[in-house]
Amino acid sequence: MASFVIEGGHRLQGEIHPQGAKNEALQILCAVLLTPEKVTISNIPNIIDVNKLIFILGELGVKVHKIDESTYTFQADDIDLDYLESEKFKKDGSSLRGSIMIVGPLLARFGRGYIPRPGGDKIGRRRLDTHFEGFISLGAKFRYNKEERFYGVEAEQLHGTDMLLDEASVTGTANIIMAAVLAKGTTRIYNAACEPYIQQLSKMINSMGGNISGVGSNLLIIEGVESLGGCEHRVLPDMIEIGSWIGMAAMTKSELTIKDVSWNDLGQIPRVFQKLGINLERKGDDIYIPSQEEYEVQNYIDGSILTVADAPWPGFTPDLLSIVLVIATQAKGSVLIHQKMFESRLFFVDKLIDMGAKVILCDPHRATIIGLNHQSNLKATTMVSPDIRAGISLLIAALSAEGTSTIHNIEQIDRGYQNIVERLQAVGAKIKRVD
Ligand SMILES: CC(=O)N[C@H]1[C@@H](OP(=O)(O)OP(=O)(O)OC[C@H]2O[C@@H](n3ccc(=O)[nH]c3=O)[C@H](O)[C@@H]2O)O[C@H](CO)[C@@H](O)[C@@H]1O
Ligand SMILES: C=C(OP(=O)(O)O)C(=O)O
Repeated sequence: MASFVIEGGHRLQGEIHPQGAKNEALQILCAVLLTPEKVTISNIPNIIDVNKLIFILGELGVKVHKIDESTYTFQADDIDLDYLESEKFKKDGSSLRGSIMIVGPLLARFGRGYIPRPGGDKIGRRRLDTHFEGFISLGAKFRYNKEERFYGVEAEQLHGTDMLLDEASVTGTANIIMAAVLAKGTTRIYNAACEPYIQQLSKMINSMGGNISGVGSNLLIIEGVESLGGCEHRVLPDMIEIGSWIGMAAMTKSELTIKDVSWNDLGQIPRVFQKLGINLERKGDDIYIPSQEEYEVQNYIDGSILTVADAPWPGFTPDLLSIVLVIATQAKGSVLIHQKMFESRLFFVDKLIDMGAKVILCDPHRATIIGLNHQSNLKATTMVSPDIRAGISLLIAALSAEGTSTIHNIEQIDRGYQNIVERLQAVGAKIKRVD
C-alpha cells in the first residue's frame, strides 16, 4: 500500500491542465463495443480505473492501440464472449464501477451481457436496478446469481419502448442508451440522466450513425439503427478534477490558473465555489483563481445559512461535496453540507476534526462546518484515504496544514487523479510518494 507524505503550509502557483474526465472516459470506452469499426478516442486519462477498463476490453478481444499519451484506437471486430463467463472476468469486472457499462453494448450487439457486481467507491448502497429494469423493458431476460453476485441479460432482439427510469442514474442511463441504439424501433427514456458526459456519449453515438435526440434533456428519444460505424471522439476535461484544483487553491491561499476547462460544461460548479466566497474569474476557457487571504461564505438573501447539497444534473455533483466540505473548514462563516445520494461519504470528517476543523456530523448525510477563517491552521496528521473524493479532500487538508502529514491507501486517489504528485510538485507542492 503506497502513501503520500505531504509537507503542508506552502502556497502553490502556476498553471494546471485538467486531465480527461474519468467518468466520461468509462462510458465512451464501453461504447467502442457497439461497432466492429475503428474508434479513435483522445484525452483519455491515465488513471487506474480507466486502465482497468481498457484491460478488460483487451481481454474481450478488442484491438487496442495506443497512439500517444492520451489517444487510443479500439476495434471490436473479433469479440470473445467466452471471457465473460470466465473466473478471470469475475475478478477483473468487479474491480471498478465503470465496467457495468459493457453490458448494454454487448447485449445490443451480441445478444448477451454479463457482469459481476461492480466495484468502485464504498460510499453507500449502489444499486443497479435502473440498469436492469431498462434492459428488461427493451425485452431482455434477466438473471442474477446471488451466491456469485453475477448479473446476466440476454435477448435475441431488443425492441424500442417508452420507459420512465426510477431514478436518473448516470451509468444506468449510459447503459440503456447503448442497448437502445441497436434495438428495433424507438425508445423514449424519461427521467434520463443528462449530465455533460451523457451528452458526450450521445454525440459520439450520433457520430457513429446513431439517432439520439433530446440530448441534454431528461427525455431522450432513440431511433434504433441496424449498425454503427467508427468515429473519432475527444473526452471533456474532468469537472471533478477542476473542482478539486479550485478547492486546493482556496485552501492553500494560492494563485492558480486552470487551463481549458470547457466552462460551458461546468454547470453549477463555479457558482457553488463562488458562494463559498472564492474569487474565480473566467478568462477565455480558463479559470483564474487569485491568491486570497480569506473567503467569506455568502448566506442566503434572508440571512439563513448556506446549504450545499447534491442533486442529479443540472444539480451539483455529489462527487464534489467532500471537496466543498474541506474548503468550508477554512471559510469565514458556516455551511451545511447535505450529501443526499450516498450515505457513507461523509465519515471522513472525523479526520478533519482530528486536524482541528470545526465540524458537526449531524447524521450520515449532513455535516455542519463552522469555518476557521484561517485563524487557526489544520494540524498535520496520519490518515487513510477511504474513497477517491475523501482522499483528495484529505490531501487538500494536508497541503494547507501545519507540519507533515501522511496519507495511506492512496491507490484510492490514483483511481481518478493522473500523475497527481508530479503535477502538484510542478506548482510548488511539497509532496512525495512512498511505496
Ligand atoms: C463511474 C461513474 O460515472 N460514477 C458516477 C456515477 O455513478 P453511478 O452511475 O453508479 O450513480 P447513480 O447515478 O446510479 O446514482 C448514485 C446514487 O445516487 C442515488 N440517486 C441517483 C439518482 C437520483 O435521481 N436520485 C438518487 O438518489 C442513487 O440511488 C445512488 O445511490 O454517478 C454518480 C452520481 O453522480 C457519481 O457519484 C459517480 O462518480
Ligand atoms: C464515486 C466515484 O467513482 P465510482 O463511481 O467509479 O466509484 C467518483 O468518481 O467520485
